[in-house]
Amino acid sequence: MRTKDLTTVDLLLTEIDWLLICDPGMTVVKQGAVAVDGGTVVAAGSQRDLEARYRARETLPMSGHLVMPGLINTHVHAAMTLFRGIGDDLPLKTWLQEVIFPAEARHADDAFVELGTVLACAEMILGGTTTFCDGYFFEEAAARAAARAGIRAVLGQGVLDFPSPDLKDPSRARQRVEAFLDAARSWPPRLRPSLFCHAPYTCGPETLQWVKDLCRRQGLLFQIHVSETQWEVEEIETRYGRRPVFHLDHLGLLDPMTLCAHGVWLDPDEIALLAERGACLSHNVESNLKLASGVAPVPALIQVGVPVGLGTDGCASNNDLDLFSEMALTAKLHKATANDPTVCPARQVLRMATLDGARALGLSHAVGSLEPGKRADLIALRIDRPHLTPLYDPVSHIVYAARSSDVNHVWVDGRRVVQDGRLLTLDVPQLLCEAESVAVTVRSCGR
Ligand SMILES: CSC[C@H]1O[C@@H](n2cnc3c(O)ncnc32)[C@H](O)[C@@H]1O
Ligand SMILES: [Zn+2]
Repeated sequence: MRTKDLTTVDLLLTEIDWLLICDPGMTVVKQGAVAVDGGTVVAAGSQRDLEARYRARETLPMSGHLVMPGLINTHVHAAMTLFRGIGDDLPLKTWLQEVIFPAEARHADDAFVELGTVLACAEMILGGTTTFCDGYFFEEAAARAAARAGIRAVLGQGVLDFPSPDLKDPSRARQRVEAFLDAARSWPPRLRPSLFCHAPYTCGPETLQWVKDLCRRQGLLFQIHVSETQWEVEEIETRYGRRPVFHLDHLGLLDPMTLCAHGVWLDPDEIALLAERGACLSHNVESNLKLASGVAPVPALIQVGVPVGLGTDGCASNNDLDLFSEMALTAKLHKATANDPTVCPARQVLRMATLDGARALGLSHAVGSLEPGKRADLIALRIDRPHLTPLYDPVSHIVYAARSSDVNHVWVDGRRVVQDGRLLTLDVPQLLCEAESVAVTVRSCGR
């Protein structure tokens, strides 16, 4: 084709050994290319085809790499990186009430949240996560952190009926939320506000309803921890006479913009109800195992069409933000639980970490696959390594063999944020020094 027939784009990634589009058909391309313009994917497909259609201001040969959409972490408390390892080997109720809530009351302030979230962003971006869905306090500070790091995020301001680190008087929750949503008006488009009611046992019916109403009016994602432990199910049944999902439904809370975190103790009727309402779920397998909360009925949820994404939860209950290990564990654990190796196949799990994760966050128009028109959030993994060679099936390798340390390059909105394994947006050594100095205070308080 003559030069004048070529369309000029900002960036052409070419000579890609394996390209995973992660579209609904989970298309895999050998010897692929991706064209990006204005931060958007213009085309992704075969190298021959794209080289015949596009010329680029910057062309990057990617031989030795697998390219795919950035991973999507559907449930994080990012700032808790600064609490990593302070409360291991405890059940959820003890962990939360005796260790985490007191530590948050002592240490979590605006500066703590910004620093902890920057640290989380560094870990996530370097490990191939380009979108995360957060829930914490001082979420304006989390937004500053995500803006500095160059990552995409849905940032959920926490709401509880008890005093919390950024709101000593819970009767002022509406004002707190309004101030947060006002601040969010000046955020860049890749950062979206959300509201996070902590759980049905820490938020009463009235709180749940006004927060969800506000989310509906403003088109925001409503987040909540649901049915994480057996204790929670018994507690909600005792208080309200219904299991947690029926309690939420009774209050009118369930729709496609409601994201339930955990869902470990769902019964078959609750699973059917979530599907009927179109509500979504974040599966946080490592956190559920570490806190011995149980195993969520993920195969049953997927079977009835509930969009299920993968989340790490916070660093005090995981203790990392690595979606590669979440994928591997999800694929393996449900096989063992079901006594059936065909359960949670690699393709389905990769979909959870990409396309279905985007759907769970209400972002399927923007991210989760490399379909034309979506934002150019891309990761490139080095595959010329002993643990990835030979490669018969790239999806198998991503789920069962690849590691977050294989991520070599990352783009968010078409902007390069990691090059040759080096984070371009943050000063990592400086960040580590700052984290160490906060840890001195945390240690001096006995935690
Ligand atoms: C408003 S959400 C932030 C709030 O939630 C706490 N948290 C972290 N992990 C969990 C979990 O697995 N279950 C319940 N609550 C959790 C976090 O420490 C913050 O206080
Ligand atoms: Zn959580």
